[in-house]
Amino acid sequence: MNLPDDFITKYQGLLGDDAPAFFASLTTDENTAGYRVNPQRQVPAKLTAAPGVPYAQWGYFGGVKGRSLAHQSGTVYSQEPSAMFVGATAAPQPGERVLDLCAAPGGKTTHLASYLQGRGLLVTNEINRKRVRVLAENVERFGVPNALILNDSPDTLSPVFPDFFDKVLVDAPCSGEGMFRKDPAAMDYWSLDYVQDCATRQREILTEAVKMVKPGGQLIYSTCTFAPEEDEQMMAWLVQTFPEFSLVPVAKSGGVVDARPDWADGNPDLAKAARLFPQLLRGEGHFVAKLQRAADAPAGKAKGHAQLGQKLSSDQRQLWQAFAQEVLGTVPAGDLVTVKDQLFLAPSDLPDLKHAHVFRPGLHLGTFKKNRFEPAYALALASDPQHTAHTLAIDLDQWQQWVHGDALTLTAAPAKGWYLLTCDAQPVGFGKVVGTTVKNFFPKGLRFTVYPEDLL
Ligand SMILES: C[S@@+](CC[C@H](N)C(=O)[O-])C[C@H]1O[C@@H](n2cnc3c(N)ncnc32)[C@H](O)[C@@H]1O
Repeated sequence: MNLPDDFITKYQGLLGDDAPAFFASLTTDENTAGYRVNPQRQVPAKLTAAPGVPYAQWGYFGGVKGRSLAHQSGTVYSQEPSAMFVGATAAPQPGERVLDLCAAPGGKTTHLASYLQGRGLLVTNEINRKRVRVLAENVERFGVPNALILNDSPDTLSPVFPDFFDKVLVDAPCSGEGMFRKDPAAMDYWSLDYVQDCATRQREILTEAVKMVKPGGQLIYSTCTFAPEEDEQMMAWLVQTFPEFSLVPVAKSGGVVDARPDWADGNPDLAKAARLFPQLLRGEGHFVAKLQRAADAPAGKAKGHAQLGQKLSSDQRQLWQAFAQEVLGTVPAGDLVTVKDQLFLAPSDLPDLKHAHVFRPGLHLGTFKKNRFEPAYALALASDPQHTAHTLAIDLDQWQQWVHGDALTLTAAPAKGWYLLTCDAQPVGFGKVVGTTVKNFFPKGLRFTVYPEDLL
């Protein structure tokens, strides 16, 4: 792999004696794959037997295949280990209001969701129309029950959520220098000018992000690039431009080091931010800073109340309640809304969202068909099999048929109706039992074939 000449000259100047080790780490083909386990699942022991990522709760080194049970059931999320440092730094408390402003494909969002444990609010936003679909798939697969998924630009959201969130994460679009090893194509569009373009965009995003942090709340800023223009210099600009914000120390361990004030304006507070260098730890590299907004900053108030859909008709309510009582064993609490024939469990206490583009108004519970209710895949993956009334355990051979879209044949006929299917104690979807047949409701767009090598 040939690093761009301008890149080499720049980092030779910045890193001096440390430059050769840095360049060498970028050009090895060392595998730094990682995954996080989902604390909402009964995680099989083999997944937690791998070496742990030192600074990331639920993080492990190693690869998990995309066509595996662990992946499909949302028991794991594959994530580059140094990226886990971002969620670990944000570490929201259950019950908090959290915004992930640049969220697709969802690595940090699912990590934030693990901290929230289903309590509080996770607004997860992605500006790109294609990428927001992937975000929604990953949020659903991970079984996140308390997310509102938006598809907006930061300047659309800031008037909707003024001074609203306890934590705002900006995992900024960046020049991606930390991706060079994993994705050498990232070098094709890299240039010194590109770094400046990214910095301009980051300032625009941050200008809106700061407006949504409540007094006393925190802003977490991260990039997967080494460029000081996008890292220390961006934070130096932020605290100068928005004096209500100050850098707070990021806890460092496992090879994570202080950021470099000398790469910006010399403000010693910049050392409170963190750098993850690939020559110092097992990971591709990241920059992470945490800023606190002054508790006594004047606050505005978000306007109005969200109307995320329509109220249920009494027939719809009855159908849903009958399903929930019989199959789930309980009727989940919360605000129910319908969008056309789709039923969602929506987060409460949201401001007026008529100027926002809501991609998912909450947890998708299912679809009203003529005189019946069909449960959603998202509800299955958000369900805890240990607290679900109707569960049906299938084996790994049957799971392969299931994700392929085939009906299953049972040896004995259980009572007719909907069941949460589980494989190795993980939820894998809802199936409808009629006689000895389980009708397949695995979403058509997600079906796949499992090959023998996927099971290794
Ligand atoms: C580094 S990626 C986010 C990765 C994600 N947080 C994760 O952990 O999976 C940055 C995201 O910012 C989005 N983005 C690009 N331009 C943006 C803008 N002007 N405002 C907000 N987001 C933007 C990109 O589409 C991209 O999905």
